[in-house]
Parts: sequence; structure tokens; C-alpha cells
Amino acid sequence: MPLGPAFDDALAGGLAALGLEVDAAARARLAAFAERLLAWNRKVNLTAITGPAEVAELHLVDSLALLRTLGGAATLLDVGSGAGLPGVALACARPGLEVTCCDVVQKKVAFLKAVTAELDLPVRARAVRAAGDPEAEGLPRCEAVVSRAFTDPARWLPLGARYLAPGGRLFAMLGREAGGEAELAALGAEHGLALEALDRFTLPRSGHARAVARFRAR
Ligand SMILES: C[S@@+](CC[C@H](N)C(=O)[O-])C[C@H]1O[C@@H](n2cnc3c(N)ncnc32)[C@H](O)[C@@H]1O
Repeated sequence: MPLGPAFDDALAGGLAALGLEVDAAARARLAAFAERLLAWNRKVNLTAITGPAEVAELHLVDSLALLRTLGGAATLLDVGSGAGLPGVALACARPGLEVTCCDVVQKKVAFLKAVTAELDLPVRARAVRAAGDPEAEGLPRCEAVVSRAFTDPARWLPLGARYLAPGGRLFAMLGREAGGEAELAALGAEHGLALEALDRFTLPRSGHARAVARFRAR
């Protein structure tokens, strides 16, 4: 079922506010992803956010904000992907990006497999509990490693760093509680990571403050 103008407006407004260029084909993939997410949500608990405009801004635009700091990464691992956020949203927006999503809940991974096959996206979905041992878990080491709403930075940095390919970047997606640059840099240093960028932004419709922190191995 089409999501209607509220979805299109919130997506367009959010992308414009963040200065993100996402072409018409990618927007169509994002809409198709959101439609299937809401359709599956009636039988599998994937998200509490169900209004079309809210899905566009709080899920899709928030996920796509990562494009501002992603650089030229060719491979991306999304840990605790849930309904595919941010991994599937990023695959919709950047066709060349090879994405692996993992989640411990089998039903969510069934959704990820179904939606990415239907939309013909280069996404692998794995049902596994990420515990920091990529080889044993069948997860790749990637140039970009990310999670959203998965755990706090103090736990995420040491775990996520285990999945970095040489020269890769680790991303922490942060909400209102994002610490200052000095605090994040100190936390990174504890785990052998250098803070490279702290990108703060505000989602225009909701006014929610967000940030993305990017780290590299020292
Ligand atoms: C709050 S949800 C966030 C989902 C999605 N990233 C989002 O932003 O909407 C956290 C997800 O992490 C998954 N999860 C929790 N611990 C995990 C682990 N160790 N490995 C993989 N997935 C995990 C849960 O099943 C859940 O789907």
C-alpha cells in the first residue's frame, strides 16, 4: 500500500535538511522498503513507529544521516539491525555498498532476507548473536561497522571494533545523550580508537537532536 504524500514530504524534507542527495530511484527503493516494513509489522514486531511521516524521518532519514560521514566504504556491517536500520536503508540509498545485517531474533532476519531479496539489494542477513568473534559467528570484517539503538557507546566501541577490516571505520549513532567531543575521544582512546568526526544534526520535523561519531583504529 503506498505511504502517501506525508511519507514523501517527510523523506524529502529530512534529506534536504541534512544536505543529502538521494536520487529518485533510491527514494523509490526506500518507499518500497518502508511499505514492506509496515506490512510485516502487522505480524512480526519490528517497530513501534508506524506513522508514514515518522517512519520517513525517525527511521529512514536518521539512518541515512550516516552517509554524511561514511566516506567511500565499500562494505558495511550493521550489528543488531532489527528491521534493517540503518543497514537496509543505506543499501537502498547507495547501490554499490555491500551490506551485512545481523540480528539475534530469527523473525527479524526473516524479514530482512525477504525484503532485500524482493528489492534486489546487495544485503546479507545473518541470524546470530554478535559477541565479538566474527569468524566464529560467520560475520565479515568490514570497512564500516555500525549499530543503531543497540547499546551504549561504552559497550559498543569495544564490541564493534572487533569487526573492523584494516583501515576501517567504526560508527556510533547517538541521540540526545551524545557526550561532548572530549568525552567521546577519551572513550575511544580507552579502546584503541581515535575519534575522527562528530557530526551533530537535528531532524527537522521532530526537532530531535542526533549525532554520529566516527572512529578509526589507532
Ligand atoms: C532496539 S533494537 C534496534 C534495531 C535497529 N537497529 C533500529 O535502529 O531500529 C536492538 C536490536 O538488537 C538486537 N540484538 C541485541 N543484542 C544483539 C546481539 N548481541 N547481536 C545481534 N543482535 C542483537 C535485538 O534483537 C534488536 O533487534
